[in-house]
Parts: sequence; C-alpha cells; structure tokens
Amino acid sequence: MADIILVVNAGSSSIKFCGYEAVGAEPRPLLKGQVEGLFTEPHFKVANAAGDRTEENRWPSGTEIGHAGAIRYIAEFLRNHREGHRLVAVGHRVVHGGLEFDAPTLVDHAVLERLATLVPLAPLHQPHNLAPIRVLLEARPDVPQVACFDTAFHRSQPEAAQAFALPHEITARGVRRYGFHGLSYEYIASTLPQVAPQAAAGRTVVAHLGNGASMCALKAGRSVASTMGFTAVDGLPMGTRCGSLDPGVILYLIDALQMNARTVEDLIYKRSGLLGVSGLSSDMRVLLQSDDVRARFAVELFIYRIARELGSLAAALEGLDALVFTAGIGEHAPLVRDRVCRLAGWLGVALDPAANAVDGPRISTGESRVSAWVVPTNEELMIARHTLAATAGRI
Ligand SMILES: Nc1ncnc2c1ncn2[C@@H]1O[C@H](COP(=O)(O)OP(=O)(O)O)[C@@H](O)[C@H]1O
Ligand SMILES: CC(=O)OP(=O)(O)O
Ligand SMILES: [Mg+2]
Repeated sequence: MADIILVVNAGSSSIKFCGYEAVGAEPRPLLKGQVEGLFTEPHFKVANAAGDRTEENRWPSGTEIGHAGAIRYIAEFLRNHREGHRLVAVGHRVVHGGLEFDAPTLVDHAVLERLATLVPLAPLHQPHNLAPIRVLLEARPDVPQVACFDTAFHRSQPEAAQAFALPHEITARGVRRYGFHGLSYEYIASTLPQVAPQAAAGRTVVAHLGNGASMCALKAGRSVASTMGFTAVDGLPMGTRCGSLDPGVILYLIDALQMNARTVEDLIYKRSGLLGVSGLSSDMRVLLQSDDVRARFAVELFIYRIARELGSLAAALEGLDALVFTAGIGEHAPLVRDRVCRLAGWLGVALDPAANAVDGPRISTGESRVSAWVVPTNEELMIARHTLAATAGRI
C-alpha cells in the first residue's frame, strides 16, 4: 500500500492535480492530470509517472464546466483509481495568503475562515482554492491539508517593491503589493541551478505566461520585484484580465458609465485582456491561429507589455543576466518568445531561432550577453515538497 500525497492546483482556466508517493526527502510523482480550458474547450488528461497518457476526455467547443464541474470530475476519477493507495496528505495552491500567511500552513476550520476573508482580493482563484479544502475537511478530517501560497515567495522583496504610495494607515491595513505565481517562481529558482547555473546565481527575470501572466525579478534566486500587486489583476494583460490600469479609469467607469463595483470587477477580471481586446478568445492558441486584426492586436499588446515590464524589472535588478519563459504560453508559444527576445535586444538578448522553435531549453545564442531559456514550471512539485515538509512527523 503506497502512501500518497495529493496536490490540487486550481488556476483561473485549469485545475491541475498530481499524486506523489511520499517516500524519502523528495516526493515521487505517480500520476499527473488536469482539466484545462474550463470556460472554453474543457479537456481532461492524465499521464502516468513515465509521462504516458492514460486517460483523456474532451467536451465540445463552447462548453463551460467551470471549477466545480472539473473538481467533481477529478474526484470521481480519483475515487475509481485509489486502489493500492493510502491518502496521507493533501497540498493545495492557495493564491492569496495576505499579510498573515507567509509560509505553507496546515489548514483547520479557523485557518479556512481567515483565508476566506481574502476572497475579494482574488475572486477568480481563492473561492476555487478553498472549495476542495472545505469538502475534504468534512469528508476526511483525518487527512492533513496544507495551504501553499502564491504570495509567500515574494514577501522577501524590499519594502519599496511592496509599497504603494498611499498613506501609511492604508498600507498598514495590508494594502500593498503581494505578487503571485510564487510557487512557480520558487520552483524555477530551485531548478535553475541545474539548468543554468550562472543565471541562477545572477539577475534573472522569469516570465510566467499562462492564462494568468506575471513576471518576477530574481536576484540569486530570491524575489526582488514582480508585476502583480495587491491582486492578480495587476501587471501584464492576461487571458481575461486587463493588467495595469490607470486607477482613474475605475473612477471614470463608476462616475461616467454608472458601473458598480461588481460590474467593474467582472469587466477587469473576466471580460478584458486577450479576450476583451480580440473580441474572440482568451486562449493564445486560438489567437495565434487567427488572421483577425483584433486578434493580432491582442497578441501585439501582450508582447509589448511584456517587453516594457522586462525593462522595468531589469532596472529593479540593476542589470540583467538571464530571461526565463515558463507556463502555458511561455513554454509552448515560440512566436511570443521570439518577439519578446527581439524587443529585448537592447538589453543584450540575442535569440537563437532554431533553438526557440524546439522550445529550448536555451534559446539564446552562445554569444548572447543575456541568456534566454524555456524552463517548464512545476507548481505541483513545489506544493508536494511543502506539504511533505509541513506534515513531517504526522504522516
Ligand atoms: N501550444 C501552445 N501554444 C500557444 N499557447 C498555448 C499552447 N499551449 C497552451 N497555451 C496557452 O497557455 C495558456 C494556459 O496556460 P496555463 O499555464 O496552463 O494556465 P493557468 O493560468 O490556467 O494555469 C492559454 O492561453 C493557452 O492558450
Ligand atoms: C495568480 C494567477 O493569475 O494564477 P493563474 O495563472 O493560475 O490564473
Ligand atoms: Mg497556472
């Protein structure tokens, strides 16, 4: 009977899950699965430890199964495949830890209630991160659950990188820049010494380009700045989120267009970004295949903003040694990487187009002053490591 750690990673457009055998210091992956395209073209797939596809299901284009539908589907799959396994712990990605939670935390009912107060700060994620924790607390109170936060990795940033220029009493209430995708950046920082030792020790910008997208400046593996702020709507344009916006726009929407907080929330989180600009889709694959002018402009704007933020993060690092691409778009869209690297020529990035076409791992030329890389992220492994450490002695 193998002892299993289950990991659940609810993103904005996908739910990823992983089973790890809890043996020794490093969790050993047994199965990896996901439902992606929750609101566009849901696609369920599972692979075994060797990476071979073992299960697959597709829903018709235009189907919306959402997070609740996907969790039900995944739970049913896991119930049918639990033979020979003993569930000893569950690790969850929880997007917002606020001021209070800056490290992985065992969750009980009291912790869950405090995490629920952060729902307004991450409306696309936090409810879906907490829902499976709540269900399992009732159904399996014997199994420890660990919340691993997207915000925690960034708490090491200098004070100036975390502050808005707001009055002190507002800042003291926790209105500050938190940054997200921290589990992804922490994983990249942990694996970079093997992939690119010089980059790992130096000044690196990591671009996590998925349905949610952000960038992080790493100095010797520690976060010093990031593009996301108080919430995960800040920074780069994303699948359905607008990214950085002049706060005056919000006031204008309320005063002149008579929107209220909920309609503004819906606009900036769910109807903007690639979807809003293109009027076509939030899915980069669809946009890249389209000849539509607005679809092209959406991709253009995404790339332009990445290039601008790169300059800003390089300034925070006082120079740049390496650029790393990761997540759905970063790992699989050579065209986006090509365009970003060319716009970063002034910083010393020289692209190797042939290496870029096959997803790297190194996509810059040997002479490039700044090296560029494709490094697949693994938030699930990072969560499993934290879960193992946080439950040591209990499982
Ligand atoms: N082969 C591909 N080419 C371009 N974009 C891709 C490809 N595969 C996935 N993507 C894009 O990656 C994004 C989803 O990234 P992912 O990191 O899985 O998202 P999430 O934020 O939900 O975790 C989508 O925009 C999708 O279109
Ligand atoms: C924080 C965030 O945007 O996450 P995701 O990319 O999974 O939507
Ligand atoms: Mg994600």
